Amino acid sequence: MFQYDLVVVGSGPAGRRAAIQAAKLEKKVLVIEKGTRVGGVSVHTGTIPSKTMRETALNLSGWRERGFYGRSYRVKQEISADDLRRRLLITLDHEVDVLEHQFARNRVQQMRGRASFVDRNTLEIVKEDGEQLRVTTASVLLAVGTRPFRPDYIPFDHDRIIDSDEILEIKQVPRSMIVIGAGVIGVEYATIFSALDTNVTLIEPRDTMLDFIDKEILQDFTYQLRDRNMKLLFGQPVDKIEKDEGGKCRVTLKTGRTLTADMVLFAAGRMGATDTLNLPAIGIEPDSRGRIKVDPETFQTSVPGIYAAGDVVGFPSLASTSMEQGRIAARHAVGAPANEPPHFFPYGIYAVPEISTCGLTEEEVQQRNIPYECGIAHFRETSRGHIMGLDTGMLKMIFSLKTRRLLGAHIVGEGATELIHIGQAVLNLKGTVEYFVENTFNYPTLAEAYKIAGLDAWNRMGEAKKDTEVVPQPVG
Ligand SMILES: Cc1cc2nc3c(=O)[nH]c(=O)nc-3n(C[C@H](O)[C@H](O)[C@H](O)COP(=O)(O)OP(=O)(O)OC[C@H]3O[C@@H](n4cnc5c(N)ncnc54)[C@H](O)[C@@H]3O)c2cc1C
Ligand SMILES: NC(=O)c1ccc[n+]([C@@H]2O[C@H](COP(=O)([O-])OP(=O)(O)OC[C@H]3O[C@@H](n4cnc5c(N)ncnc54)[C@H](O)[C@@H]3O)[C@@H](O)[C@H]2O)c1
Repeated sequence: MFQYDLVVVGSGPAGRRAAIQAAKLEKKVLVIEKGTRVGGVSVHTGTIPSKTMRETALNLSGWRERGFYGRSYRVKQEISADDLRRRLLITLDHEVDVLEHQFARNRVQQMRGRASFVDRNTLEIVKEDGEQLRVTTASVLLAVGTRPFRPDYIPFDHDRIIDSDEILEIKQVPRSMIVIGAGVIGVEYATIFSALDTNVTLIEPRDTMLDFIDKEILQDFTYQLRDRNMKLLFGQPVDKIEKDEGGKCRVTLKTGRTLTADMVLFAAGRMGATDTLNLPAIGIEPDSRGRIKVDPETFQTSVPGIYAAGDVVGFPSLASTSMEQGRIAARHAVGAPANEPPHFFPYGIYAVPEISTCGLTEEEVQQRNIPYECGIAHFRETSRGHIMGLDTGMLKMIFSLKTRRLLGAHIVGEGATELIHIGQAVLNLKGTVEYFVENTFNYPTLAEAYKIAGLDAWNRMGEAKKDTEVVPQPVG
């Protein structure tokens, strides 16, 4: 007889959703967390802090009002690192409080310490004071997440040459910054600091960035970044990083070019936090980035009863998808199988401006040889856009010419990460261009862009033929 039905290692989005799901099914659940507070990367160093910092930067800089009042408009003239942190601490306290309460009312037990395997059903926990104890369990969910990739050739100093965890503790908002790695993290922070008037250079070894984004949306985004003087250097691997006598950071590229800045943010991906789990004891071997392979339907590893979910299993590495993975894994672990999640999930990049996407890009539609039509709307065509003073922002939808179904929705601009859910719903419910043409949208809203883009496509697609028309169903 084991002490627990399920032990969850890690209290990030995957771990907490899994623990609560198993507890709701009346299973005995323990969550082991090595951090000082529950919540994982998502709450303490990743999603919530970066989005809170973004919100603070946009509010204090007056960014959203500049369309009306000009580029020199500021709400607060001197924005300090403390200004950025103040809102963060309050937000984090609320998040942790909600989580603790959820665990308590669902009778999820918690233990603070670092867990590792003794065998398939036994975990050893080392507490902060060195005390060790063991627990036994029928199943284990590894929801240990990731940490920043920190190669030896980068001279991190916790002050001016930093990773994406350390950026939350900077002492001053730098006047100039070099961001290395144009992945989602690099792009988000580069554009947030640019909105704070930091002179930002973004360096990427590959010739492109954010390859999963529709090219037309990415071009619009890139244009906006260059228009506000951000420097984007693609195809430029870094050779070395040093600090000069004055404390400035000097980055030498493989091309020989040298750049200097007050601060360097190294954001070149993340590593699965699997090195201290003693995985060899149960016969699991992670890949070179510390990730664990699982069955994509159940999230069970190659070892029966051992599950992994969230960032530690790799793509898409989102808080949103991690939660669903955790829930599915927990249900399977306790013998209550779950339905497969819907095919299309949204991806939100909280850069300034935001990008959000769901479904196929135009490039993917072309690769699949699907005959298609696109509809485009610019936010400046909507009355809400006029009221908000928006001169940028666009929505693009792609429809199949054969079935008239929506294949993809892509947005760059204010509110993109909220607006995308209309497109997501239509996609997953297999809706057609007629949905946008025939339905009434609140006015004045940015959501009206869906109507405009729908009509734009429909005008070129023409009327639906009889056999492709969707027959309306009675309600109820
Ligand atoms: C800067 C940044 C911004 C992001 N922004 C977004 C966003 O806007 N939207 C979005 O959807 N996603 C975002 N993400 C991704 C999101 O944070 C992750 O997808 C999510 O946190 C993954 O959840 P998880 O449950 O896998 O684990 P994590 O949140 O990584 O948590 C893992 C937990 O496990 C604990 N742990 C690890 N090893 C052990 C051990 N041996 N014993 C005990 N405990 C252990 C850790 O202390 C940690 O608390 C962002 C990430 C970063 C870094
Ligand atoms: N809004 C969101 O949903 C959000 C926000 C932030 C992070 N995340 C998640 O966090 C994960 C990690 O993000 P990330 O941006 O760190 O990783 P990433 O893997 O997405 O991007 C890393 C970038 O760094 C580059 N790179 C790799 N090695 C390099 C090197 N040695 N030197 C210089 N550049 C190098 C890569 O070419 C790539 O462009 C992502 O998978 C993402 O899903 C999501």
